[in-house]
Amino acid sequence: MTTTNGTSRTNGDVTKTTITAKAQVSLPPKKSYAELNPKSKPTEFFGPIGTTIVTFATPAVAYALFFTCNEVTGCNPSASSLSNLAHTIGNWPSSAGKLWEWKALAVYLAWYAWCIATWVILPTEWIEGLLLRDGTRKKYKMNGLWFLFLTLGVAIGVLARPGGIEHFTWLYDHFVPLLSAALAMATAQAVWVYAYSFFSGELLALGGNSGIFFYDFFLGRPLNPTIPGLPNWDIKTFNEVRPGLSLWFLLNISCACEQYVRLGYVSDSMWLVLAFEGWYTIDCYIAEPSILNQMDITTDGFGFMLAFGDLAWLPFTYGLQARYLTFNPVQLGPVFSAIIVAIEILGLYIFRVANNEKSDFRNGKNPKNLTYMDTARGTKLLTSGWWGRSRHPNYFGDWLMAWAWCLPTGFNTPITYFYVAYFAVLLIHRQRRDDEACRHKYGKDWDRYVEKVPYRIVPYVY
Ligand SMILES: NC(=O)C1=CN([C@@H]2O[C@H](COP(=O)(O)OP(=O)(O)OC[C@H]3O[C@@H](n4cnc5c(N)ncnc54)[C@H](OP(=O)(O)O)[C@@H]3O)[C@@H](O)[C@H]2O)C=CC1
Ligand SMILES: CC(C)=CCC[C@@H](C)[C@H]1CC=C2C3=C(CC[C@@]21C)[C@@]1(C)CC[C@H](O)C(C)(C)[C@@H]1CC3
Repeated sequence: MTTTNGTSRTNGDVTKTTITAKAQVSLPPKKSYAELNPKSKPTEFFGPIGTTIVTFATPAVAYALFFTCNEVTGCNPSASSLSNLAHTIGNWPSSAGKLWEWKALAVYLAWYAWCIATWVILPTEWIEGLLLRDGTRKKYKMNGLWFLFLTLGVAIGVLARPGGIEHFTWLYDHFVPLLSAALAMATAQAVWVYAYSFFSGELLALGGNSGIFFYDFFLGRPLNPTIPGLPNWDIKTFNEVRPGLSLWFLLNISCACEQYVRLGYVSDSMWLVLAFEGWYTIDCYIAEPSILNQMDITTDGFGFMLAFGDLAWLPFTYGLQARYLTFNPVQLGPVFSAIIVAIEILGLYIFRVANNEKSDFRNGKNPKNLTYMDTARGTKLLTSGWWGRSRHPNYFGDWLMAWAWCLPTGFNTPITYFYVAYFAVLLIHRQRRDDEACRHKYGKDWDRYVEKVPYRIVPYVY
């Protein structure tokens, strides 16, 4: 016999708990592979045509952000600069703009091997993920903070040596060939996990099993892909927070080193970008277990979208601001710096507190005694705190931080605000995807929740 917290409720919300007991529930009969992995309708991203377009467009945009904003052509593309872009790309004067270098691929593979080796070797705690639909729970290694400290320790060791700062500009000086190496790795992984998912018997993502290649390849067919011999190495969770996020940090440091070599100092704008974007990575590793409650891990498959997004898109487009400041140092001054810092702190506060409220709640903790509503699905939905103000307050905080990352670049070009614009599109789209997923998970209870929490992202606005 098990005892569990029962509930009493006022106006539909839970306001206090009483103790009741309920009989041990017998486990449901084991389902077949086909029952566990029903076919999905290709409705996301405007279907197979949309996913095919995004599959080719996102790498093109990542390259375009370099070739339209760099120290050779400047950062204000004109009709003339765009008209001879093909010639410029083919005759780039330095390694930074070379489309391919085997040396860069070797460095990238060594970096990825470092990420795997530290994942295997460093001390860790194993954290259980959410209950999967086959009744199992995966366990995940959470040693990201150890990894980051060790990696940054090695980086500081390099920087502290004579000539170390000059050496560290290598990442900046090989930007495009490293992007190409990351794209190659992402594509190879996406092909592998897609093909292996037909033989592994792994659980599939409910949204990536339409049977249409360009749809499933992009969205991701396997839910938790592994490789033979390393069954505990979950490629999706590893890629989400290791090689790309920390490479972004190192690329930003490399940009600051290049600026220092050129100017003899690092501008206040670069320091702010380095601190804000660097903290985003550190914060992620501090709260690493909370990613296990997020839709990428619980729901989305691992395909080209997440492979390219994690390994190439994030490190090579999110760092556009730092790369721009390398050849366009902006002096902000104390007043504008203070305004930007205030925006970052507000965004970080909302982002972190909202994510912690949900993560604590999903792990059975409710330290603020937030109200919530019961659902037929069994998982409860917070109806106060940040999750009572909008259905994705964490997105609002994250987008405020995006502004704090881009404002230090000043107002000479709109290109350095690409992240703010892209992120708004991604979060609006993601919130609608999540709403759809939650309506599927919760049915009419989600409609009840939406009535209580009508705003999608920005409280009292949107
Ligand atoms: N920098 C970047 O490029 C990106 C950053 N992010 C950030 O990642 C973070 C995670 O976002 P994301 O992965 O989209 O998912 P979320 O962390 O927002 O989680 C969404 C899930 O939370 C659960 N949930 C929703 N409402 C409630 C509620 N009221 N109470 C309890 N649980 C609720 C639902 O799952 P269930 O009920 O099944 O548990 C829902 O599917 C965000 O902070 C976002 O800003 C996201 C994308 C890109
Ligand atoms: C255009 C394109 C291919 C988009 C891919 C989107 C990905 C870049 C993002 C999807 C969800 C992400 C998350 C983070 C990074 C970007 C991606 C992978 C994240 C790991 C950043 C750090 C945060 O603390 C986070 C852990 C909350 C976050 C999780 C979602």
